Amino acid sequence: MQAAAHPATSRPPYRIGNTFARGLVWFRRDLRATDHAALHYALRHCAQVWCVFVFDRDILDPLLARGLQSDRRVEFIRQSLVELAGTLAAAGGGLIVLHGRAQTAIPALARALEVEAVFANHDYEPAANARDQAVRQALSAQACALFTFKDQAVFERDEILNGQGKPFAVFTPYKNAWLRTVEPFDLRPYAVEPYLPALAPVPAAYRQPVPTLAQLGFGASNLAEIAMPTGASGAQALFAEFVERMGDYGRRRDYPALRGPSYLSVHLRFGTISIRTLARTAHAAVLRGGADSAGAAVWLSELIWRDFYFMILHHHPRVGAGAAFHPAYDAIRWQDGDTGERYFRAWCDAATGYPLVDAAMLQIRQSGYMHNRLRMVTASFLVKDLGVDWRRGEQYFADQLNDFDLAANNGGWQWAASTGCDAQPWFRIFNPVTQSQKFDPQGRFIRKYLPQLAALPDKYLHAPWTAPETVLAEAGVRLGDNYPRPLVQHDVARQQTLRRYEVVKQVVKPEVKGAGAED
Ligand SMILES: Cc1cc2nc3c(=O)[nH]c(=O)nc-3n(C[C@H](O)[C@H](O)[C@H](O)COP(=O)(O)OP(=O)(O)OC[C@H]3O[C@@H](n4cnc5c(N)ncnc54)[C@H](O)[C@@H]3O)c2cc1C
Repeated sequence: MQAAAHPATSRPPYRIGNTFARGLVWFRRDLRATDHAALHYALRHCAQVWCVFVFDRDILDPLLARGLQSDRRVEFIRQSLVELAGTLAAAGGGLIVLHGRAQTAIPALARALEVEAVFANHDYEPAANARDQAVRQALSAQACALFTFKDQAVFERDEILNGQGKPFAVFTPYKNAWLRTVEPFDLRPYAVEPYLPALAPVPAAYRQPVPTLAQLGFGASNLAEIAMPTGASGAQALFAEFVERMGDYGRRRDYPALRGPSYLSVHLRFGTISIRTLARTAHAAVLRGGADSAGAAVWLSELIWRDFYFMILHHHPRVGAGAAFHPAYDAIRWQDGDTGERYFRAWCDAATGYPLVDAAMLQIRQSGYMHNRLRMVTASFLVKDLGVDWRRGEQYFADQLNDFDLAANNGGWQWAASTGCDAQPWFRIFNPVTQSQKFDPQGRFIRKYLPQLAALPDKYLHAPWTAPETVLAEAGVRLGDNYPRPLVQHDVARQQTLRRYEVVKQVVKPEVKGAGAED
């Protein structure tokens, strides 16, 4: 049997050869029960369907081994699973939640439930692919199939190629090809509701509540305190609120003190909302024209960046293992030894003496979120002002970000370090003071995170060391005491960076694109 295609498309449908008596949907980065490719196909092709999520010890145990006591992401997942389990139960099924190694837990469960097929959605991270490969092999040894589907991207893998049939390495032509290719079919939801009668209740042996954080070995994080909405309902609420201001996205998105972006990244990361829902809404607003269309087009572009980086990781998995996209950049000698260590610690500890950088580093530590403009500024500062290896920053973000995603995080860091595909040219170096003046002109963001600087006049807030002693004293700012002096001088650091990157001069010639440019 062939899975029925969505109508009106030039693309071939997925083919599933059979119908099955029993199937299992394995949830991973797709914690919702609507518009879900794997769930859709399982419900259509199996008489009875169970659903499972595994808290994977291969992921969680290393976090615990590193001494982590709480993790907002584990708590976010847990709360989202409680909601998903409730939704599935209300529809006549339920969610089996296991705590073990997915590689062995999924084949064992499939055997115990005597399912003939497991259904899951594609992942693009090398470790996840290795896991899926191991599960596929184990399942096939017990005569069970593993079907996987595109779900978390609009276009994946080889779906968007350049004129030579090769993967793009530059974003704008990729985006243009993406926009030329997209059809209503690509953005259509995978219907789940009409097929829900195939959901089977959780067998008694597995009927347990979602494990508590303590059972998983974690303590509570500050998720409740920062009031982060979780689950599919949280994602829907955030999206509904964003749609009202999507038209302003292009104008507001660069100012961290404004509510400009959607804050949906953690929901996209864990799939509590479907990418098709978001892209369809933005695309429709663009096609409609009118007041919202410019903002919607900019936002759609950001969603396309997400597909772009998934595609890059898929075709170049070595970038996820620490390699520069352009190998020539691996010749750069980074600031190491005691100085490198001291610089890196000061950056992590929000003690660089550059207020915008420090405020951003406090934002990520306190909330697990960092505004996109600030990700660019802090990453650039670590690499191009402090000369520290971008991989150290990438790892720090991976530990801190709620929305940590290997493809986007690696792409962002390689962009900032100029080592990546379509990256910032190496000779363009953000000035942390002018970035601050431009994107936080009244210092509202800085004052929120650095109250000890709040009384400084705007004129000096972005570079407190330039303020006269009397102004500092009046504002209660004691440099070197309640706020650090600048760790490095930007102008000096800039010159060092230009020298450090000389090893790659042959790759990108500054005279061609404007040497020593500063933003
Ligand atoms: C150094 C660095 C590290 C980053 N690490 C991550 C990460 O680990 N996870 C992550 O999701 N994004 C990452 N980004 C991209 C971007 O900063 C975040 O996606 C964005 O800030 C999330 O906020 P939002 O949901 O409000 O975004 P919006 O501005 O509302 O954008 C909507 C969605 O588009 C996607 N998106 C936006 N910008 C990008 C981008 N440059 N690359 C890929 N996808 C994008 C995200 O899914 C985002 O949720 C990183 C960027 C940089 C410069």
